[in-house]
Amino acid sequence: MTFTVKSEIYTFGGRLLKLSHQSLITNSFMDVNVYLPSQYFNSPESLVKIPVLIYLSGLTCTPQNASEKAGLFGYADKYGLALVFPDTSPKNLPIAGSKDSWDFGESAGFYLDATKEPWSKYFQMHSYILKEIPLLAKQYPKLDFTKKSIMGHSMGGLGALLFFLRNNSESHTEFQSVSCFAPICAPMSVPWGKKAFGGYLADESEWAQYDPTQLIKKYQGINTSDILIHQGTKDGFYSGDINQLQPEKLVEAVKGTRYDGKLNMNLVEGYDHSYYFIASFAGEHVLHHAKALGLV
Ligand SMILES: N[C@@H](CCC(=O)N[C@@H](CS)C(=O)NCC(=O)O)C(=O)O
Repeated sequence: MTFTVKSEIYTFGGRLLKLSHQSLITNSFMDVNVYLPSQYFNSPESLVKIPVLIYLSGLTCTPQNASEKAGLFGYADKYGLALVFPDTSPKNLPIAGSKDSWDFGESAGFYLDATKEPWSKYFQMHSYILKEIPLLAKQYPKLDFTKKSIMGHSMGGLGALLFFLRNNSESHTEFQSVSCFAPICAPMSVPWGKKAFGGYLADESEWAQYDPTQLIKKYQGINTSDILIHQGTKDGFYSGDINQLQPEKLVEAVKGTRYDGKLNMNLVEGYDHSYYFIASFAGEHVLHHAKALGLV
């Protein structure tokens, strides 16, 4: 698989590569941004392996939102990790109405593998992130996908929890650490999640495998590193008319599980849902992952 370089931008000592490629899993062209820290370029060829931190974005996003506004690059360069920003769904699809809604369809892939037509042909974001994103290492051989962590915002925070809880349970070694900004913690109980799961999944029995409050109760992974979450109290999707995020449900679900006492849930007074909030805690989150990846 070839990742075509659309642009290469020098920033914070490293370089941001804006890439696109033909995905065999989502049957479409996908954009993905990759930040390679200065260590990628400065260290001798044979000696360096750069761990990877995947950042999953929220509803309406492309790889550009976090690249432009999350404020992660300086920290990635400080600790020597690469950042990967996948897109939030396949785009420009031959599906009628796929762009009509901001919380369903294009830019709202929910990091699941759809089983309902017409979405199932393209909306395979779970498999895409797990199987195709690591192929970046074929083109950028210093990237070490055996040492990887995951973080995300809102729908992407849900995604980060899913990858960590589901895949560590299955294989024990997939992701070293996880962190989230304002994640959708209990999708089965909120309008965003019900709309997405009902639209993409053929059978309601499939929903629980994509709900962190369900997954954490049966987590089997050997890795029980702390889950770091920040949630702003003035986030309109949390404190507005509808609580789409439900961090309390995750706090409740963790009780009595192997994650009891290891959910580092921080409610931060006054912060909203925006990238001003994310950038404020970006350093804390990258440090969390740098420690788990053995860089600090
Ligand atoms: N409905 C609004 C809000 C959606 C929203 O807040 N999306 C969050 C993720 S859930 C986001 O990251 N938006 C892009 C940005 O702030 O750059 C919109 O149309 O943009």
